[in-house]
Amino acid sequence: MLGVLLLVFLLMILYIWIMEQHRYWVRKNMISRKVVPIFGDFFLVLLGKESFNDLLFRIYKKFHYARYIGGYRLLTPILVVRSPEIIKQISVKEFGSFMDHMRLFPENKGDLFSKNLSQLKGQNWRNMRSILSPVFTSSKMKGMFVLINHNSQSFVQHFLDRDHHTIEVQFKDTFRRYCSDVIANTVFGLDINSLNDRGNEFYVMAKNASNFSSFRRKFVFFLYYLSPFISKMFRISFTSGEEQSFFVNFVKDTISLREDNNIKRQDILGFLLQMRKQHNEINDESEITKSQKSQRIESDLTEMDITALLFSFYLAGVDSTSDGMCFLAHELALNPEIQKKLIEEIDRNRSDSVVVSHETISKMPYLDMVISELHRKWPINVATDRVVTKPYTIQPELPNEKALHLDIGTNIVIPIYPIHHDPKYYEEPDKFDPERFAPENKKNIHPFTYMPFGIGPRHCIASRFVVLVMKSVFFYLLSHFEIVTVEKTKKLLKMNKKSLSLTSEGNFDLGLKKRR
Ligand code: HEM
Repeated sequence: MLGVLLLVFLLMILYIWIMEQHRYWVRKNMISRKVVPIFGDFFLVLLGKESFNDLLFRIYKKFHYARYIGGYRLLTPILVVRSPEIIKQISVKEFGSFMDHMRLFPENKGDLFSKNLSQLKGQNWRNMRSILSPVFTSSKMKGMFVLINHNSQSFVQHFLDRDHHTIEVQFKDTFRRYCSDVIANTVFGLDINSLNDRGNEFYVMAKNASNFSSFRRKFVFFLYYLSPFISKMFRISFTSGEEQSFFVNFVKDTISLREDNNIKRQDILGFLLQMRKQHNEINDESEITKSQKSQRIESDLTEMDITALLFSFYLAGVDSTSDGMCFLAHELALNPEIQKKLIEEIDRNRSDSVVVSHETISKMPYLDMVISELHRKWPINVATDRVVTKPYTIQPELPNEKALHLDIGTNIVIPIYPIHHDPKYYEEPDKFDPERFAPENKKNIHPFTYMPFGIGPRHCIASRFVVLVMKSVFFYLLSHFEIVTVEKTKKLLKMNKKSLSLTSEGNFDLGLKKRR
C-alpha cells in the first residue's frame, strides 16, 4: 500500500515537473499556449503526421502579428523568431551572444560525428571555422571547379551513351549518386562514377552512415532530445563500427599514399594536409613563444579529426545538394519558358571543344537568377537555429510586448522556409519566378528575408561550392538535353513528413529529351 502511495506521489511530482517545463514562456511574460504534455509542439511531427516545416509554417502563420513565438521541442523551450530585424540582431549584430547551434548529435569524442563544424561551440568553433574558411575561398573554388566539371561531364556522358530519344530518369537516386561522386572527388579525393559502378563500396558505406531513417538512429535522436544527459551517460552513438572503420582506413590509406608519393591534389583533403603541414612547420620553429605553440598545436588535426571533418561535409552536402537539384529539374520541366531562356544563355556560352571555365559560368546572369530562385522557393534547410551564449534582452516594440530576457542556453529557431513563403516579402510565393533576382528587382528584397544558406558568421561555409556544383551539372545537362515531364511525373509534389529538411516523397520521375 505504502509502495503504491509512493508511486502515485512520485508520478504526481513528475507530472507537475513536466507541466512546469511547459510554463517556461509564461514565466517569461508570454501568453500561454496549449501544447501536448511531454511532446510540446512536436507531437504530430514525432507521429510522422506533420513535417517539421509544416509545424513551423503553421505557427508562423497563426502568430502573424508577433515578432517571436515561444514553443517547445519536447520539454525544451524554443523561441521561433519571425521578425527580420530580430534575426539580424541575433545572427549578425549581436552574434557574440548567439554563437552556437543546438546540438543535433550526441557528443562522442573520436567518432565520425565528433568534428562536425555546425556542432562545435564557442572558441572551438572559431578555431575550426578559421582553419576551414580558406578551403572555400573563391580562388580555391576555381581549382576545385575542374574536378566538379569532370564529374558533371561523366554524369551527362552516362545519358549520352544511351541510345534513346527521351530517357526516363528517377532523379532522386541519380542526383544523389552524382552529388556523392562530387563529394568523393572534391572532398575525399576519390574519382568514382556511381551511376556506372552502382554498388561501389564508398557509395554504399557513405549512404548507410548518413541514413537517419533507420529505427535505431531515430531512437538515438529521440533519446538525445529527451535527455542529452542519459544519452551521454550510456555513450549512445550513431555510428556503426563497420562504417567508422571504412572511413578511418580509407582516409588513413589516402594520406599515406599522398605523403609517400608527394601527391598534391586540389581537393579538400589536399588543402587540409597542406595546412597541417604548414602548422607543423611553424610549430617546429624555435622562435615562437610557448603559448603561441600550444595554441597552434590545439588547432592541429589528427587523422581521426580529418576523417570526421570530411565525413561531416558528406553529411551536410550530399542530400541537401541533390534534393535542391531535384527541385530545380522539376521546376524546369514544369516551366518550359524558363528552361528555354536558360538553354539560350547556355548555348551562347558553350563551345563544343572546351570545358566551361569558372569565369564563364560565373558570368551567366540568368543561370544565377534561376539558382537563386530555386533556393528561395525550395530552401532545403527549412530553418536554422542559434543558442543564446550570453544573456540578452529583446526590447519591447509592439504594444502587447514586454522585455524578453533570454537566458544562456535558450534555443532560437529562424524559420527560413516560412519567411521565404511569406507574401509580405515575396508576391505569389509559390510561383517559380527567377525574375525576382533580376538586377533591377533584387534590390527590393527585404534584408534578412532571403537566407537559404543561413546568415552571419555562421552561414553555410560551402554555399559557393553548392552553387558552383549546381551550375556546372545543369550547364552540361541542358547543353545536350531538355528536361521534360513524363507520364509518371507528379506535377504536385508531396513533401516527406518524416524529414527535417525539405524533400519530397517519391522519385522525381522526369525525362531527358536529346536536343540534337
Ligand atoms: C543545397 C545545399 C545546402 C544548403 C541549402 C545548405 C544550407 C545550410 C544552412 C542553412 C546552414 C546553417 C547556417 C546558419 O545557421 O546560418 C548550413 C551550415 C553548414 N553547411 Fe551547408 N548547405 C548546403 C550544402 C552544404 C555542403 C555541400 C556542405 C559541405 C561540403 C555544407 C557544409 C555546411 C557546414 C560545415 C555548415 C556549418 C557552418 C558553421 O556552423 O560554421 N553545406 N548549411
